[in-house]
Amino acid sequence: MSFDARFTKQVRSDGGRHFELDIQFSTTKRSTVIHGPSGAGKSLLLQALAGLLQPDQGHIRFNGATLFDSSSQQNLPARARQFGYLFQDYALFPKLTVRQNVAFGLQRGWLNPARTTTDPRVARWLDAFELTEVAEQWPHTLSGGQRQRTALARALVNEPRALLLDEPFSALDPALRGRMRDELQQLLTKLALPMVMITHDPEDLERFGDTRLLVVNGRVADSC
Ligand SMILES: Nc1ncnc2c1ncn2[C@@H]1O[C@H](COP(=O)(O)OP(=O)(O)OP(=O)(O)O)[C@@H](O)[C@H]1O
Repeated sequence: MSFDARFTKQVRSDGGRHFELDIQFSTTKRSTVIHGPSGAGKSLLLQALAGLLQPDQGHIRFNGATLFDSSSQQNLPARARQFGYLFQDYALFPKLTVRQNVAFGLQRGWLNPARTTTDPRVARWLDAFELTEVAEQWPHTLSGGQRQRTALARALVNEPRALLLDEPFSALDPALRGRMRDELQQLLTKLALPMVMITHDPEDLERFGDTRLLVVNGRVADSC
């Protein structure tokens, strides 16, 4: 995997406060960890890579292809980037069953997937993450680990080119966090899937940080 990013973005919060992201990094490693203090701009950086936040100026390239370039006015929409994105709180749809949540990863339009969807790709990931038994349940009836696996299954079902994970283990208790970390590592190796992960956990940094980006105050303060 290679990412090459150099961009700026000003955001204004509801209170009228400005925050400036001024990012510069490149990596050719398969796995990158973003870390740094709270409020430093880590999530905004990941959203920009995903196509969920449009920079003001600069460029973002993935494997040599342009995702965003202000000088040529290119901005590949999020879906066309083909990344699997896991939000900090998993962002499962509360009124959709586990099966529908996973199937949502395949949707092109806004219609909800049918509760009875039999798409083999959905079945495959439900099975891989041991979710088949809870497939007809709603997210609020799941354990933290099951919720996290549902969100990962939804991110993976469309065969993404890379996974972008925003603090994937933060909602889990320590024992489960350890297990899910092992599962993720095995999965990434098995699928040879590139990944960018935000974390506050030194263990994740150690395990997944082939490239480590320290983000402080909207900037990459250190990368190695
Ligand atoms: N959509 C938004 N609109 C305006 N301001 C935002 C938006 N999202 C984040 N911010 C602000 O930008 C700054 C960086 O936020 P961001 O969520 O990227 O931090 P973070 O490093 O991911 O923090 P944490 O580790 O606590 O999740 C913060 O000051 C935040 O209030």
